[in-house]
Amino acid sequence: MHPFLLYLLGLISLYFIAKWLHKPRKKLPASPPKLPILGNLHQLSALTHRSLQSLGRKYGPLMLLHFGSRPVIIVQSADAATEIMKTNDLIFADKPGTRTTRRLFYDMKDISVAPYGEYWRKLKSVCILQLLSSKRVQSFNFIREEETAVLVKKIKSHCRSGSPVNLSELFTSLTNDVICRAAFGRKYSDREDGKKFLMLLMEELQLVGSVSIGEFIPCLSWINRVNGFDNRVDKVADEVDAFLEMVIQEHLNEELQSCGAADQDESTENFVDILLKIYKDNNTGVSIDKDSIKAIILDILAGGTDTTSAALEWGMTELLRHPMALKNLQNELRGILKDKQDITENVLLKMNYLKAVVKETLRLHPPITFVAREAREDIKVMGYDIGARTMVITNIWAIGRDPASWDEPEKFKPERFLTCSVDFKGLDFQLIPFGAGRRGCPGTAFAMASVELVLANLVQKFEWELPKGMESEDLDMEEQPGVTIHRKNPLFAVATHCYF
Ligand code: HEM
Repeated sequence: MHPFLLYLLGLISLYFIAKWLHKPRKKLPASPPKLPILGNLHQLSALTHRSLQSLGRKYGPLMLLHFGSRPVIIVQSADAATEIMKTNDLIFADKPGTRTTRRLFYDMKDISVAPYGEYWRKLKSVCILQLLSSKRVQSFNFIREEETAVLVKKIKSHCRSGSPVNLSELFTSLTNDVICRAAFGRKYSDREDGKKFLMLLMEELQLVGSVSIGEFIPCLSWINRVNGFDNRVDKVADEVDAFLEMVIQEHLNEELQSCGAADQDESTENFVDILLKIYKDNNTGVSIDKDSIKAIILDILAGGTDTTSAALEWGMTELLRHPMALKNLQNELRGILKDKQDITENVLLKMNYLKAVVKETLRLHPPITFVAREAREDIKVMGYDIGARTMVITNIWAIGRDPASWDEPEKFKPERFLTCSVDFKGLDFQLIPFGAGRRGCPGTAFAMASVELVLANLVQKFEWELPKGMESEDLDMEEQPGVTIHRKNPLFAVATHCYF
């Protein structure tokens, strides 16, 4: 080679080496050692919130993991969550999509997994203003009251015989019936197809919660085809779709039959009626098709049923484990209600101890233990560099038990909320069972109305004990892995005395 060319080549190489050496290094959060291909996946157990908490104790409240080759930031303190869900909420407003969520939620036409954008903004406002506004939640009062009365009647029959009641089962059927009546205008638990649909819904949640290796390690995506996972997802998606199509068709047929009759009273409309109105009416500025209706209904059923029953299950579990708290709640209820039996919404407003019990339950047992977001662009968080499309997981469960925010964090002490104003509305980041920011839960009021009413009725109307020979400290607290964390074993209790 000509010496001049050699000289030029040397100069160019030196230039690039110098540029590389001076390139600003990215500052990344601390990270546990990882394995090739798997990254840190092998360090996660089925109870992911617990594994993340113990890793966080060593690597800090903002740490970097790798799920396969995918970088994932883990957020486990109130300060770090504030940066994600408040300071930089818009940048973290996207949800990471997977093949499973795309297939199950109509190519992400729903609210909870849809990417941030015009479509999602419009659906979320429909959800907040029309489906789950406080006026609408109040209009479903009669449904909650009727279904709570059914539950109380079932418990009364057990009370007479002294047999233990499976409270977990009763809570699941109550929350299913309440949501189905609000969403569809009727219960489906008494129909064979309805029962099958509820089983499908549970399977759907299980699939969404499964860590499918192929999502994080693309070269292993064939495993999901070979082990039947993809087929299961397709089958559940098709069967759920067939049921929702049938429900929508029933509503359209009813409308045809009542042709000419006056418009339905707005205060008794159900979610399908409201969404069908938007679907047919082009003046609302929101254009939705039938798949969007199905996806939204599915979101509400999947997001609202299991979570609410888990909150009830953990609430009663903690009360049975803490007889003093149960007694305090009973005294509050009986003191305010005197001899009255009916627990109305106005009466519930005065129940400070009840509200404290619910907050303490959701602090220790948030039904959804962590939420995932995705960075829409490069950003600095707490001085660390986070690249666009990085997944961010906020561990709601660990934040609720963080000793930096809570005194004696592992103890069930409702009294702590009697003297502090911390609430779960998304403004106090040490308590975020419903998430926060743009992607926060729109169903908080709907869920709380059921949780408070049911707990108040059970505690006011009955005296409770654990099944024979069991002491409160014997009650196991094992968790069942899943998107929503329930008790591993159903909660059985005995209603020993009935006051009506
Ligand atoms: C105790 C009961 C409930 C709990 C603990 C709960 C919790 C949550 C959480 C943690 C999120 C994610 C928030 C985030 O990413 O920041 C969420 C989202 C959502 N929830 Fe709930 N939820 C409950 C009840 C309900 C109910 C009753 C409904 C509807 C009737 C509902 C509908 C939704 C929807 C549609 C979303 C998606 C919001 C979005 O992506 O913008 N939830 N919920």
